Amino acid sequence: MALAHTLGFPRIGRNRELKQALEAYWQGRLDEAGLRALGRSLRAAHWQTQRDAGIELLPVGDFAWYDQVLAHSLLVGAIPRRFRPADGPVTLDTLFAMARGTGTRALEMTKWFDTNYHYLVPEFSADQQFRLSWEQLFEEVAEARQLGYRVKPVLLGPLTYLWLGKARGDAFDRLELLERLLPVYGEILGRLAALGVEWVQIDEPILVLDLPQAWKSAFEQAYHLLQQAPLKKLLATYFGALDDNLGLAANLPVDGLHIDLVRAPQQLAGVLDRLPPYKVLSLGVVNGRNVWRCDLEQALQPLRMAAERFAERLWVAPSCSLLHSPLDLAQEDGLDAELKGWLAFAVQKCREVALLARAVEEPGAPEVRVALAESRSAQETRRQSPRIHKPAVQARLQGLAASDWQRPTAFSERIGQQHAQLELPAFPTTTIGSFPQTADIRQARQAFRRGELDEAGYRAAMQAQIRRAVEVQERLGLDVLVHGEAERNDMVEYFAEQLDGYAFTRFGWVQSYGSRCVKPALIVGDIQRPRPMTVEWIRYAQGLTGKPMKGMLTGPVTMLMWSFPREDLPREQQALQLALAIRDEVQDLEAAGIRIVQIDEAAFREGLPLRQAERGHYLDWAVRAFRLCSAGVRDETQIHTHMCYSEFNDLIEAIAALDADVLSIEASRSQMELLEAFEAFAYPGEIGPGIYDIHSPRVPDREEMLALLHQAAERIPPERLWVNPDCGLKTRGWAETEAALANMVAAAQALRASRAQADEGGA
Ligand SMILES: Nc1nc2c(c(=O)[nH]1)N[C@@H](CNc1ccc(C(=O)N[C@@H](CCC(=O)N[C@@H](CCC(=O)N[C@@H](CCC(=O)O)C(=O)O)C(=O)O)C(=O)O)cc1)CN2
Ligand code: MET
Ligand SMILES: [Zn+2]
Repeated sequence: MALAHTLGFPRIGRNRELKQALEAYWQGRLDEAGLRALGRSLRAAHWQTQRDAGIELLPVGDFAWYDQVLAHSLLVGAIPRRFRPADGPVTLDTLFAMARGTGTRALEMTKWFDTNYHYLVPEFSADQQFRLSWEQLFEEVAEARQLGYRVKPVLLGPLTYLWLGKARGDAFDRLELLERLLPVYGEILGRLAALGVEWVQIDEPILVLDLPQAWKSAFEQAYHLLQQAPLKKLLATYFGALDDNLGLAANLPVDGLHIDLVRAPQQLAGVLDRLPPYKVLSLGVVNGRNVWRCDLEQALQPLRMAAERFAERLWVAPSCSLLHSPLDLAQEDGLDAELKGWLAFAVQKCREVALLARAVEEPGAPEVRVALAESRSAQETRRQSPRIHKPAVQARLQGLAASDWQRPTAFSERIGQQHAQLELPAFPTTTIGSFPQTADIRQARQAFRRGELDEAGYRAAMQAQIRRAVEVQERLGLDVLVHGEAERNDMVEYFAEQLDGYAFTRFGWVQSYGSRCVKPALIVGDIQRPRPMTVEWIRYAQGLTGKPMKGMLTGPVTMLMWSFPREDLPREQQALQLALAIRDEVQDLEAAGIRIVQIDEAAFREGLPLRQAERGHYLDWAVRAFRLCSAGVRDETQIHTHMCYSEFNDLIEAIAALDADVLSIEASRSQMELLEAFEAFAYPGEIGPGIYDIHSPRVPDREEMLALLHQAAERIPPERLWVNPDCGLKTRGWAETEAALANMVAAAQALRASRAQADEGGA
């Protein structure tokens, strides 16, 4: 009997109850007991939902208060000293301090592989010790068993955990910590076994990466040591193919292997060849990363092939944790029947998994035959639908010329023209685009959506927000202004709503980090821009000030990466269609007198394939898509772009190839380390390394930001250095925003003064 299981389930709840509760707790509106009770009820509901959908072995350990990697750091006691000054007890507030930096600098946060989920980067010191320090996993296992569920704890594997972490202080190789870490894993596995656990899932997604030899060897040592633990281990890999790590993964002394056949269907033959037949083989055949209904016939093929060899040791699963998928399609009341028939969210995916497991056993069962017929007809209607294929869009892409990708003049020449017309001071100050999305902004939008506020009323309310943002920026003395993005629910969804070819859900939320969620739009068909999207707002904002107002757009790669993409057209084609729409917007902004246009590519790195061999192709089309947006402007029009993450080493060349005039990046949590790459490569453009961590409510003071600026000025020629925060300010409150920006402007002024003095001194 093929067994139906999942690797993890969304934890936010149907109506984002976890988000509401967390924010209430942080604001002191909910106490710890209330928060914990909410967590218990969410877990119970999610186990029951999965079991009702036919899942036989349920995940536990997939719930996290903020992030599962952070929970793991607590579990193994990797808690930097600044969060535990007196070596006191580890509490929920320790966890939130590490996540949010209340009182001290938070842990770094970065993207989980190539997803829009963010984890907190484990921080290791050279004298790092590990000790079991957090009971959550064991409590939740007990809780599930008490409720009568058959569960499989999910544990981040030791190698992936170390890989995701960062060595702090004296440079040392974090792999050296493995020896100290493994005894804690032994202890964890022992405790789980004592709780009556039969199977544990150990996630080692780094097995789909290009790994250094030392790490490969470490896998063998580690799992050899963990072999003694008295329970069965399923080694889980996802987000790609094992490729050169296949032999290693297949032969580790564990009891089963999960592979992702959605991202890497081609790996099945090799795995069938090399996985010892006494092991369990779990096949991830239902896409955990997208919302399209599974093509059941196609998914059945590998299952049938594997069933011959693995028989009752074959398991069926989604490709990865369903964390990345919205919860339940049944909640959607605004989708037309045809589109709804093409979709599946987490609950539906569980049913697909259960059905597939059943279909392997009994292909002729009536419910199997019905499901297969439904699946076939959904695939068929989608292939033929006129809402998908638009000949005019395809023709425009065919007709592009080389000049459409290339600005007419080189950066070194056009930058002078830009300086002459913008007349900015040295170290110009700016922000990344958004200002606080306050409750009254959200309420006005909600009232507008419900018809309680008319369009004129909504516009007036948003214009009032823009006036406020402009006023604040002028008062604080910023040099390049933004309108604040009040009218945008989300930087991707807002544009998607104005483009043909997209569809939207009402409840399709997915966790992005902590309490923050996104509701990715669905790319259903070819993309077209029926009319200008931002021009009226930006024109209004520019009319309020004599300083340059940045036009603010989201770039094609980011639009693609933060939407649910089509599966019937290569990513590249979808990005280029989006680029054409954005290009028209850029030109409309320029025609409206806007002198600076920022095209955010926050997800540029996220799109980068995990394997080196596939990166060249991606970077080629991603760069082309950006250039298609931006290359049509005059020399004097300054193109900015923004990327909010801090790993640039492997794509600095591509970033230079974007040929943007100014680039703002996240840098504050990593202490400007990332600028080494820009220096080493002699990056030509202007750069604004973020000096203020906007993910934390803490207000950095002038000295702290000035110190970061001095560090930056050692690596970036001063005439090319901008001063700005890490990212947009939409998640912050006004009070902290104003205080921090005042300090930021003061830091820029101090830097200008000290440079002027140095220049005089030198003369
Ligand atoms: N798509 C995307 N990915 C991204 C980012 C991003 O900005 N967008 N930024 C980076 C960090 N990730 C982030 C992800 C989300 C948020 C964020 O602020 N999300 C908001 C939701 C934004 C939104 O869509 N807001 C809607 C309101 C949705 C809502 O809550 N409505 C309420 C009603 C309104 C109310 O009373 O508040 C409801 O439906 O119940 C709007 O403004 O219109 C949140 O979780 O709170 C921030 C950063 C990386 N990835
Ligand atoms: C996640 S990148 C955000 C860029 C956007 N312009 C903002 O300021 O919010
Ligand atoms: Zn950003």
